[in-house]
Amino acid sequence: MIKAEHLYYAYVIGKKGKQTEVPVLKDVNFEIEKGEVVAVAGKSGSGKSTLLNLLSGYIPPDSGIITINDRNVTDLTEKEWAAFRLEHFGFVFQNYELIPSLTAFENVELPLILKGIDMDQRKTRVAALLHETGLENHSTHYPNELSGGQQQRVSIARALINEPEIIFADEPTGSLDSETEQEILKLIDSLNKEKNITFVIITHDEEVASRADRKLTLFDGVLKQGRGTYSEAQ
Ligand SMILES: Nc1ncnc2c1ncn2[C@@H]1O[C@H](COP(=O)(O)OP(=O)(O)OP(=O)(O)O)[C@@H](O)[C@H]1O
Repeated sequence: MIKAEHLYYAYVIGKKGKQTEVPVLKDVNFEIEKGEVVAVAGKSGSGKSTLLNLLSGYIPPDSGIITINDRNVTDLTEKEWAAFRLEHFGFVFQNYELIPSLTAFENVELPLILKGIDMDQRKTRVAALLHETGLENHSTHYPNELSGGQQQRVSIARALINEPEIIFADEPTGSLDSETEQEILKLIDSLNKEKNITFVIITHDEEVASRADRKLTLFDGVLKQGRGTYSEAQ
């Protein structure tokens, strides 16, 4: 479902004429099957977010190939990537990234408006997802009127609204207490089991990584499978 072959990416830093390349991903290779939950671990600065940005088309690799659903997506244009993301991906972030001036309902509805779905369908689908994520009584609340766990549920409902095959989650429980973390992990678990959604989760958290089917650890620009203790992966 997601395949990365020999991914290389370097940031170019410094002023013009004095620029240097800082390689972050040197030779990253992996394959993720449909329906897997994969944790991506690695020390701070090891390139986890960079990898996520490559996989989701926000930055092109300097070299290497990314294949998603048997399609080589490495050279998609920005416009093609935008359509591809809307069709196949959902995103969940540590800080929820909700729009503060929109209610929970409106935040979840927004991707459907972008896709041109008519109002009746939008209302039905958003209501169903808010129910599924346990938010039916909070649909008119604004983000600042919701707890962290509730905001993360809204962001998960928003990620689900276009029925994506893959959800990329960047530290999805990083801002939550341990009890709320458990609730969110249970929700991810049930979405994976019931809808067969593939999850790629960046995490520093051992609990999150241990509940994944597999853990990939970024170390020195390459990805090691099942290697390294949790402390190495911090
Ligand atoms: N825009 C940028 N320009 C230059 N260097 C960058 C840029 N973004 C990230 N880096 C560098 O690339 C490396 C990898 O960064 P990245 O954010 O991918 O790591 P990470 O594993 O996600 O870290 P963290 O766990 O702290 O979020 C770091 O050394 C960082 O300083």
